[in-house]
Amino acid sequence: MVTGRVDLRSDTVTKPSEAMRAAMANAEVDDDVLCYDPTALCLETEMARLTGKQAAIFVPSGTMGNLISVLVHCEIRGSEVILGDKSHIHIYENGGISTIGGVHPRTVKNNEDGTMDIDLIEAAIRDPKLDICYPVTRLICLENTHGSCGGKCLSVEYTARVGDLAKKHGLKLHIDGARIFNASVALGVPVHRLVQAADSVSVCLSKGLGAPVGSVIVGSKAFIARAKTLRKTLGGGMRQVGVLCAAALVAVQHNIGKLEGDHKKAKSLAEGLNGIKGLKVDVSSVETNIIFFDILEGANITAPKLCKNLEEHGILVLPGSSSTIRLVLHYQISETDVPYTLSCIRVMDYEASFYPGPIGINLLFKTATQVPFIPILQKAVMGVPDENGGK
Ligand SMILES: Cc1ncc(COP(=O)(O)O)c(C=O)c1O
Ligand SMILES: C[C@@H](O)[C@H](N)C(=O)O
Repeated sequence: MVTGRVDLRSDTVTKPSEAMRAAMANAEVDDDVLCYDPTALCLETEMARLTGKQAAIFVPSGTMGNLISVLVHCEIRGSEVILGDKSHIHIYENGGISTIGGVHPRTVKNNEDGTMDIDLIEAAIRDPKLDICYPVTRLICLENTHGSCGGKCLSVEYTARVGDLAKKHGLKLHIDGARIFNASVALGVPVHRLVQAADSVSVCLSKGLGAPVGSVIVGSKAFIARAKTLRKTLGGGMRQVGVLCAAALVAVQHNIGKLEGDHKKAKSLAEGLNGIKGLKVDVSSVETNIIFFDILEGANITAPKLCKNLEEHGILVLPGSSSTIRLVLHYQISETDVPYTLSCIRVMDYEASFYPGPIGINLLFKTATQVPFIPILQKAVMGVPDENGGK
C-alpha cells in the first residue's frame, strides 16, 4: 500500500539517501578555490574517467554547466550557437547564453526523436565570407537524452555525424548530457562512447543519479581551465565543496545501476496509461524515464485539473500543456507507486460527470486491493484483466 507522496514531477526531486548524508557529514574538504578540495578532485577525476575526457569541474547546476560550456566555446563577441528549438538551453535556461554571454542562438527544429536533421544543421552554419552581416557560428549543441522530446536517446552514430560536421566547418560540439547516463543504460553503450565526438559535456548528478546538488563539465584540460575561470566569474567557485561532491560520489557509485529500473517502471506506467480511456501514450516512444501523455479531446478534464486531482492523492505531476502531462520516474518511485498512480488516474473516469474525490478513491483502492473477489471493482481501479483477459 502506498503511503505519503508519489513525486513524478521530475527526476530532480529525489532526497539524499542516508549513505549520501553520511558521506556529506564525513567528507574530507579544503578550499576548492585556493587549491583542490580532495573530495571534489576525486569526483572530477572519476567523471573524467567515465566520460573519457581529460578533465572535469564540479558546478552547482546543469544550467551553469551549459552556460559555462557555451560561453567558453563562444568567448569571441558576435558568436552564434546552433541548437534545437526544443533544447533545454534554449527554452529553460533564461536565455543565459545571450543575456550573460552575448551569444546568439540559431535554432534548428528538433525532430520527435531529439535529433536535428544534419542537413538543416549544416544549412544553419553561417557563410564566413559574408561575416560583415552575419554572426559567426562557433558551436553546435545536442541534448542526450532529450528532455522535451520525451527522454529520447541520441545514438553514437548520430552524435559522430554531428561531430564530423562540426569538424568539417571548424566548429565545436557541446552535449547537454543532463541525462547522459540514462541514454547510456537505455542504449547499452558506455558514456565515453556516447560523448566521444563532443568537445564538452555537462552531466547532471542531481537528476536520475539522485545527488542533492550539482553537475560536472568534462572536456580537454585547456577547456576545463578556461571553464574554471568562468565558473569563478559567475560566482560558481565554491569553498569546501567536498560536502556536495561526497554525495555526488555516492550517487555515481550506487545509482547508475538503478536507472534501468526507472526505465522499466516508466514503460509499465506508460502501458497502464495507454489502457485508460480518454488518455493517449505512445508506449513505443518511452525509451528512458520520461513519459508525456495526452488527454484526448472530449475527455471531461484538463491537464491542470488532473494534476490537481492527483495531488489530492499525494501524486505530484507537472502539466506539459493544457492537454499533456509529463511523468518522470526516478529511483525513489517504488514498485507499488506505479499501480497506485494508475489506479488513481483510472478511477477518474474521463466520461463520468462525477469524481469520487480523494476519500472515494482511497476507499475504492483499498477495497480493490484488499477484497480481490470483486472483479468489476478490481477492473475499474486496478485495470486488471477480467476473466476473458480484456481490460
Ligand atoms: C536536459 C536538461 N538540461 C539541463 C538542465 C538544468 O539542470 P539544473 O536544473 O541543475 O540547472 C535540466 C533540468 O534541470 C535538463 O532537463
Ligand atoms: C524542467 C527542467 O528545467 C528540469 N530539468 C526538469 O526536467 O524537470
